Amino acid sequence: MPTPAPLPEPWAASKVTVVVPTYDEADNLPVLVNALLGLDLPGLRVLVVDDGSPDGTGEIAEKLAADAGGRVGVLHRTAKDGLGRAYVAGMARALEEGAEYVVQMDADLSHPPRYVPQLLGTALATGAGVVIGSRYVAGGSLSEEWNLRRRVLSGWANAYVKAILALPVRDVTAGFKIWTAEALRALDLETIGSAGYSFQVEMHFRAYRRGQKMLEIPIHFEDRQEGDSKMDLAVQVESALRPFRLRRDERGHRRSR
Ligand SMILES: Nc1nc2c(ncn2[C@@H]2O[C@H](COP(=O)(O)OP(=O)(O)O[C@H]3O[C@H](CO)[C@@H](O)[C@H](O)[C@@H]3O)[C@@H](O)[C@H]2O)c(=O)[nH]1
Repeated sequence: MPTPAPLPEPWAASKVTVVVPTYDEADNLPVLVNALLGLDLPGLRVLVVDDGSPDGTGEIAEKLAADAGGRVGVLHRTAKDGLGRAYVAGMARALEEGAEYVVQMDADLSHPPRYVPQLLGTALATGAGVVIGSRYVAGGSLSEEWNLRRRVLSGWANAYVKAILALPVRDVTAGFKIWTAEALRALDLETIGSAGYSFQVEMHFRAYRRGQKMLEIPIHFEDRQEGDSKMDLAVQVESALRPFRLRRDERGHRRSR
């Protein structure tokens, strides 16, 4: 496992777009955006992908954009359509707008912004296509507020996916990572099938199968303080089935060659 690398000076201006999907994150979004803009990364932009949040997150994002002089953008979608689809739309927009690196992170502050320079520094130093902020490599940790049930469920979900897909990633459901633009373009985002949280697993699976260099660095995963998780039954069912679908599709693809 690589030690998180410091950011080499000329690279501080790398064009980095942080894509943040939001649904009802009115209390969290301003804190997150201000923390990201406060990092010593002048080339960093934030792109909020809001699915018509009833709590006014989209309007708050517009206000943040107006105050940020071009460093914050907002992509409005009409209805709640899933974390995976929000990321696909946001990543495609970031690439169109010339991002060299794309960070994905939750709006709820469970992914601490202080790790963004480490993710970028590691990507730059190693040439990895994706660097994952990992809870399950040495040095990584979970919020002390997570009870035993959540720890067991999270650990079980990771073990379940790896048993089906044999991925060499410790935190295979992780949602905090940085991609190079080149790596993302090679993944054919428009054909990603996951609507919800299984997006994370599908992206890891695709990156691995296409031979991309993948690294993990340790993070401390915080518990959300405001608002609620959007994990519902549909998300859980898709997450349980998606690994089998990925394996089946891969076998079908191999047979047809
Ligand atoms: N635009 C949009 N955003 C969404 C949607 N569903 C969720 N989000 C946003 O996606 C982020 C993560 O959603 P949470 O509901 O807070 O996720 P979680 O339960 O904490 O799970 C997260 O961590 C897991 C790892 O433990 C990840 O596996 C998972 O993908 C996610 O990142 C938040 O910013 C939330 O507002 C949606 O349908 N549309």
